[in-house]
Amino acid sequence: MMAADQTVAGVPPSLSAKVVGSFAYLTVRDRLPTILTKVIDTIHRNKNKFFEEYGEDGIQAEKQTISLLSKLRNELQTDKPVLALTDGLPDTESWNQYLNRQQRLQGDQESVSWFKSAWLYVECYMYRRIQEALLLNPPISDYDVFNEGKTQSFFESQQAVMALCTYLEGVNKNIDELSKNQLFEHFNKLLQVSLWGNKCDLSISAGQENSQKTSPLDSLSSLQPFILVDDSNMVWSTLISAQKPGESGKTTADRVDIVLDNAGFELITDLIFADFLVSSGLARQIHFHGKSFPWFVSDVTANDFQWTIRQTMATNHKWMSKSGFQWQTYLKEGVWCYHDHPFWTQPHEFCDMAADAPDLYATLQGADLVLFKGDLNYRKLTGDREWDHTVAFHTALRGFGPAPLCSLRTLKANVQVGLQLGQGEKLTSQDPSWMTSGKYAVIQFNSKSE
Ligand SMILES: O=P(O)(O)OC[C@@]1(O)O[C@H](CO)[C@@H](O)[C@@H]1O
Ligand SMILES: [Mn+2]
Repeated sequence: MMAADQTVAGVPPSLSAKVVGSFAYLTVRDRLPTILTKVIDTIHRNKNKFFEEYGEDGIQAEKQTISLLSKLRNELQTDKPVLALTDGLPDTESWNQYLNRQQRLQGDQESVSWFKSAWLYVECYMYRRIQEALLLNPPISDYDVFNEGKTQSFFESQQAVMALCTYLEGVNKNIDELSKNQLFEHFNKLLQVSLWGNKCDLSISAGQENSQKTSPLDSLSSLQPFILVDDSNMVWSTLISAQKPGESGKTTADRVDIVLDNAGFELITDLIFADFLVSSGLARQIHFHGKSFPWFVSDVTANDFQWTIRQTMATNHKWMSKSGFQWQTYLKEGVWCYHDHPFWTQPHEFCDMAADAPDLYATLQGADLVLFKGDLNYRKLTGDREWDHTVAFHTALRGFGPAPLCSLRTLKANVQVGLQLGQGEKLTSQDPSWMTSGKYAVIQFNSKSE
């Protein structure tokens, strides 16, 4: 299989910081160094904690890690060549092979560097280098440098979480009496709540808090016009047509996979949607896919997933606590499962998955529907390339299609396909930052690629 990074006829170039003034350029020049500086500050602020826990070793590790991260920041800011990884993790080889692919792609006349290579690659690479800096300095290797921002997003969104759990209780209380139309209405509402939960992402804000203050249910109708592609009906009919008689006599789809994005409020919206999919009988099982180490500031790790459910259980809000205990039961019973395959924290475009992570591709083929949350997943679905806006989503997927899939994404990067003729131009004239402000969103579906 041709690796996606080979220039293939008809496939546009990758977004890159080499385009001066582009969003990729501004991200690599401004936002990534800001994120790195916040990481260095966070580690420095926790110096005493490391000393209390690990004594002198903790101090030494703190100092070493900061010096590695400062070196990384200098490489980034002075456009030095991207370096091979040296931490000997299971995926180190795969990362270094990918670096070679990038070098072949660029030819020998110039090195693979931050402002010349694919934006997707160098941005993912930065987060893997942060992980390397920690891994090379036990005993602080398992310290999550983004933890404070993720927990803050959860705590600052409590009003919204309580409102959502109260709504879910109202739906679940008499779920068996609801008509199909009523179920469809709740499905749409909770799908859109999960969609807009994606606005709360800390890497776009370079770590500035952006939690959800009010109940998102109240703003759905005012947000509707900002959904540029709405394939909700296709999602619904995929679930309905996947219905099979289950042991309980109820007909349900077998399995929905949710490729998670951000922790904090967005994760709660995903858990609430997953709860509804099971309680309504639309799905029998939910498989969640998170990240195997801290990624893009706010992405979900196993620790975030477990912590969020424990926090929800521990609250003194009746319906929130009830939800938390229900979610813990789903996990215990295997109705919900959590995975974190290394592929999700590698730089690959998803059209590479079948070749580079056949085990994960096979796992996803077992789903009746795969939901991809967020902007980075959309960038990887479409290869983060300079597609015209009217190119079909199916075309941009370039053969990736383990199962029927749907992207639930707020736009935070300048790649968007599947629009109507003239729709992109109209948006640019009305609102020039429409592709990167997070104000607009898509619910974009693709049936299984044959
Ligand atoms: O995947 P998410 O959390 O919705 O967004 C990821 C993101 O914040 O990071 C990159 C910018 O640095 C963009 O892909 C996008 O803006
Ligand atoms: Mn994210």
